[in-house]
Amino acid sequence: MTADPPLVLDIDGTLTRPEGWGIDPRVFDAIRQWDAPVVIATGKAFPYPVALCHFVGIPELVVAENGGVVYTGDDVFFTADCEAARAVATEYRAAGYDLGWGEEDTVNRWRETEIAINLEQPLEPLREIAADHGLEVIDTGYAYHVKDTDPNKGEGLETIADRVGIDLADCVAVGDSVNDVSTFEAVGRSFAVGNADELAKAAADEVLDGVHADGTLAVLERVRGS
Ligand SMILES: O=C(O)COP(=O)(O)O
Ligand SMILES: [Mg+2]
Repeated sequence: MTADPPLVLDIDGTLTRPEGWGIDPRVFDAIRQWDAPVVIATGKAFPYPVALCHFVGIPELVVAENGGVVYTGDDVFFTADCEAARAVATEYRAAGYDLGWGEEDTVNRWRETEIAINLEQPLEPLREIAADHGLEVIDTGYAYHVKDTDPNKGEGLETIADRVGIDLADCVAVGDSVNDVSTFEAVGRSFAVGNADELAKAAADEVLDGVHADGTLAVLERVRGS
């Protein structure tokens, strides 16, 4: 009898349907029935992964905003300051560009430590303005994120592991993009789904054949305890 390993799961590109958006419904039962902690580590704003845990029915262990917000189930940690990112957004708009999410912008509305910009918006001026403020821009394949260079998902995961008593060497992580590289470096076993970007593929222990949730569900089946 071996136990299920603790999991660290990215959302977009990893739990998504084969067409690339929306969570694959098979993921809900797979996560709910997992017999070990499951950490959701995402670039999305804090409420999104909390809601995912809530609706799946699992404890809320969350790294949000690429590590800017960390929730251990008991305490919330903010590891980045949103001021500089907000200043970048203001300058980008003043230069005639738009964040690209419409007037009410539910992508950034509850975001507390960084700013996300729609991939259809021009990248170069964004990079230039971000650099002026000492920030980086990362492309997750789902959005550009203007963020502090310091916090990342891997560090957020370390905070949770420390508080909850998870051994990172036992953890299995699955992800798809540059923002998962720090996660992959922190855990014992890392997997990039078949649709992952080159940086995630290079950092992972193994690149899966399956794309999106197909790849993730296949690897969960493989690593689960018996
Ligand atoms: O917010 C994004 O751009 C990507 O989100 P993810 O980290 O869950 O893939
Ligand atoms: Mg992703």
